[in-house]
Amino acid sequence: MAGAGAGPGGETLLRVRGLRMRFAGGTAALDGVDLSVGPGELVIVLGSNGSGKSTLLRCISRLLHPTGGEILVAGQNLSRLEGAALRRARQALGMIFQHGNLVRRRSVLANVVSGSLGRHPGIRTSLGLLPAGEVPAALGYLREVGLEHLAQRRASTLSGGQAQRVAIARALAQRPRLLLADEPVASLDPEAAEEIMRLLRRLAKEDGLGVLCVLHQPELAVRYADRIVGLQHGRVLFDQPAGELAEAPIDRLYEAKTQAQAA
Ligand SMILES: Nc1ncnc2c1ncn2[C@@H]1O[C@H](COP(=O)(O)OP(=O)(O)OP(=O)(O)O)[C@@H](O)[C@H]1O
Repeated sequence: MAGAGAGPGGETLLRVRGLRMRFAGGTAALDGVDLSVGPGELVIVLGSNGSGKSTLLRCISRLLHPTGGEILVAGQNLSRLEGAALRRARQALGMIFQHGNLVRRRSVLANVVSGSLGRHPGIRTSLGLLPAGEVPAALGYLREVGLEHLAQRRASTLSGGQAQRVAIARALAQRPRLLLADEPVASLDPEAAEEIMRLLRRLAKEDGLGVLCVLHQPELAVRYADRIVGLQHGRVLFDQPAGELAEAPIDRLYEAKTQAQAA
């Protein structure tokens, strides 16, 4: 039987084992984290401020170098790679941040095409050149997020929800197998937040991507996740199917924080 994190064929896109991150000042932000994400799965990480959620995503994408443990992405051990081999392996990971991080003075289409640049290492981006052959595919990704009609708009004119959908299209242009989303709805109104969560879920269910998403909204997590991972003080407190998760374990994630704030 396929376990948590395994796709229908038993394939696991992301497997994290014993991940540790101790910062130079001595803070142990991650203290032996295990988790996995399979194709077609949306896994949401919850936890109070400082529990290690962003550090987890930054270690998985190797923006940070973890101090221990293993990160396997589509069978490749990212924790042991460096240089060009690491850059190639990271192509399988698409990143989505809290603020879309678009280049505001460029068009929506140019932003999306730029997501494909990792596959065109020879292109002189400093001259503003983009691979024209990627335009039809980029328009397809914009269609997928419902914004093809805004392709020629300047990115600076978009609403927060539109900018986040363009950022997702840009991540798709990289042709990833796994999306890592760090609080993708934090700065959006409730309706735009629902739209982004629906989109992430559709990309998992219809396109078979694995999605690992950090959220601060337990109610969204319960409604959209396949599994919810609760992180506390850099450790996994629970990892359960969303439909089987009672309120108590979620409340416990935020309890220590509430008590500390009240004291
Ligand atoms: N570059 C750094 N240097 C030292 N300590 C850090 C660094 N980045 C994060 N930390 C510490 O690691 C711990 C985890 O931080 P992290 O940002 O991963 O938490 P988080 O769960 O994402 O929090 P939030 O919900 O507020 O975004 C915190 O104690 C934080 O102060």
